[in-house]
Amino acid sequence: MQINDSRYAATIGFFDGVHCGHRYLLEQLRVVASARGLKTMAVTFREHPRQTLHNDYQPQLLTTLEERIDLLKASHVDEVKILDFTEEFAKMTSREFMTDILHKTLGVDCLLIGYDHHFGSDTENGFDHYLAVGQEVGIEVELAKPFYCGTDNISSSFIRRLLAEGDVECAELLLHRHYCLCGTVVEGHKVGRSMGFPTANLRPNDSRKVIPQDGAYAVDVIWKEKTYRGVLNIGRRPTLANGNDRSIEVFILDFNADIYGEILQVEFLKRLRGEKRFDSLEELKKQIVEDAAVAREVKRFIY
Ligand SMILES: Cc1cc2nc3c(=O)[nH]c(=O)nc-3n(C[C@H](O)[C@H](O)[C@H](O)COP(=O)(O)O)c2cc1C
Ligand SMILES: Nc1ncnc2c1ncn2[C@@H]1O[C@H](COP(=O)(O)OP(=O)(O)O)[C@@H](O)[C@H]1O
Repeated sequence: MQINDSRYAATIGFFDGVHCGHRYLLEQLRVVASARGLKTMAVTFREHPRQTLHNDYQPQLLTTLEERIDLLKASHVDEVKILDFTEEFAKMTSREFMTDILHKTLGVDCLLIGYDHHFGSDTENGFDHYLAVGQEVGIEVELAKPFYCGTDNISSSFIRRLLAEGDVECAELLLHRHYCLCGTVVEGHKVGRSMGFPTANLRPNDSRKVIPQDGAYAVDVIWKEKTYRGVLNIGRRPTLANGNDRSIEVFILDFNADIYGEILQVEFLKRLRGEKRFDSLEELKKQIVEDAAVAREVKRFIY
């Protein structure tokens, strides 16, 4: 049974990050749809398909499901359809998927396929097969153009690698927004306050999100809809030698409140330096003062 009376031009993908390449695909979808008088639909999955296909695959993600949905909706897609990529679902052939799910259930009359996208259990088939099946079932199939940046085509895994190298500025360019982490403020080792730099220790709300490379970063901190500048450290605090756990801690500038248990969003603006072992606490404190002074001056781009 069809979900509603509308007919759609759709595109399929996991869309992790909803980066420039995805946005370019969605722009092409709008063009294809309006030429045919159709609405637009992004078909995506709750879990990463590779996680269902390979049980031991733990994806590191650029976006949580909620972030992904919000970003897709903000990209002017009329309908975002979330499918559960179950083991049963994974057994479906591309023909079954196109006929039963896309055409009959979701009302898809036109399918725009990403330049390298494959779907269905018949992984040996590609665009020509989808085109032939489309002609049989009444779906017009179109091939999308890729989005290039220099010679690299932009992908979620490329952006994950940039973050793993700490290059939050390049990731920002390709995401067209600042990379962000949302987390709850938890108790730390209570050393920060005594150093004159209380740091809110963040536990990410979704443990699958990519954590940028260890080091100090200039960030914006959003708490209760207000934005504060901050300096954030990711690492194992070698100077204090108080455990080998990897912490994410932020000293919020011009701020003084008890925020244990609160939810903060941090947006990464600039990597300042790598984490170091200092010979004394005094040297670490001096460095954090310098980090804070640099962070204060970092200009933020408004998207
Ligand atoms: C901007 C910033 C940079 C930091 N850089 C380092 C560093 O290079 N090396 C290090 O050992 N600790 C570094 N720290 C971590 C401090 O050691 C940390 O804030 C301290 O352990 C307090 O932790 P607590 O909140 O758990 O008490 C940094 C902290 C901040 C806020
Ligand atoms: N400017 C600030 N930046 C970050 N946290 C602050 C700030 N001012 C007060 N706080 C509070 O201080 C706590 C951090 O103090 P700290 O001594 O580093 O303890 P902990 O080790 O538990 O993080 C934060 O969780 C927050 O509640």
